[in-house]
Amino acid sequence: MTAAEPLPGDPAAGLSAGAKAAVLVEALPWLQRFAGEVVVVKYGGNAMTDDRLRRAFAADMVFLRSVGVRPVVVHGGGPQISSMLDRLGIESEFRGGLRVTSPEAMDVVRMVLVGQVGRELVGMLNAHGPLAVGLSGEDAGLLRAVRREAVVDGRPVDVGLVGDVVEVDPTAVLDLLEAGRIPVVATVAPEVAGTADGAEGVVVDDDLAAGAVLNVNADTAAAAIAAALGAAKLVVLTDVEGLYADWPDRSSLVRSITTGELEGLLPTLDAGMIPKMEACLRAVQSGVPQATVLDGRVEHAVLLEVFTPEGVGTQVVPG
Ligand SMILES: Nc1ncnc2c1ncn2[C@@H]1O[C@H](COP(=O)(O)OP(=O)(O)O)[C@@H](O)[C@H]1O
Ligand SMILES: CC(=O)N[C@@H](CCC(=O)OP(=O)(O)O)C(=O)O
Repeated sequence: MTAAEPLPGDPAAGLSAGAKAAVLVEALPWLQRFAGEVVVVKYGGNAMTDDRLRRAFAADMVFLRSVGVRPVVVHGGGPQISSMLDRLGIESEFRGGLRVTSPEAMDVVRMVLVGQVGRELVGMLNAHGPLAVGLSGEDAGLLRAVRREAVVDGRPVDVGLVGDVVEVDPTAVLDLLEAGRIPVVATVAPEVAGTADGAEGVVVDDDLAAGAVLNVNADTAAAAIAAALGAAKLVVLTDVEGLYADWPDRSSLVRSITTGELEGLLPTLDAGMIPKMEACLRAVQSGVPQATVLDGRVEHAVLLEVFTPEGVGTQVVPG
């Protein structure tokens, strides 16, 4: 008689049978809660630098889809864009968390997000079967954006070809979900002429379509897509445990915060966290029941967040 060998690469190899069963049983209410629901996962460029973590991320997305959740991946690629700009000798800087984007830099942003980062993610997901389909905000009218300014020290600053999503046509994404695919979205968007108009929001003038393609921060785009899809959850993966109320004081990690509290905290935040927390705020204010910022350096962080009662990271909820 021979003892059963653990499966090669079995991450639960050290657990007893009882502990394994307990983990599965604990997941049951969450499996039921999210079955059939759309979960938008924003995958930040800083969270995708390690090959093992990227593979774990791809496995998590396939896991979600296999248990009947409908994941939509919206990816960034800031560090990858910076590295390509460097190689090409094109300078870039960030203001208010947004990349100042010249027409020359925009060509590189589009090439890296759509042609490199998106392709690699699709490839990793498709190692599990023919599941992922990549698309950009330019495809089938998915995104439309108007130019936006960064705000630095309370003042508006021109950041060039940077956009803010004002319209999402989720038809293409819904078609893919319906067909059982995992949509992987790169966040460049065609520009439409429009103006921010106070309480009225943004007024889009269809007759004045401007023709440029804009660089949209991926956190911001993910929030708009989550809202348009009526997602049950927005998950934002980054390279830090979550939001720190008093960065970089590690004891100030926030586990849960209401939209009202977050509005108060936003003006005190540093660059990288501003678009991220604004995105969570916008998503929840637009009807997404919860948005969570997660540490993408933790293997299988998304599964832990979605399928365990504790959750991890910082959760933004209405209130
Ligand atoms: N209050 C804060 N809480 C957490 N992280 C913060 C805060 N303020 C600034 N940061 C920085 O923001 C970074 C995350 O933003 P960013 O680098 O744009 O990530 P990503 O590429 O995942 O979008 C963190 O690594 C951290 O250095
Ligand atoms: C306007 C703006 O800043 N766009 C971002 C788009 C990519 C992105 O958001 O990537 P991460 O999620 O990895 O930060 C940029 O050019 O870096």
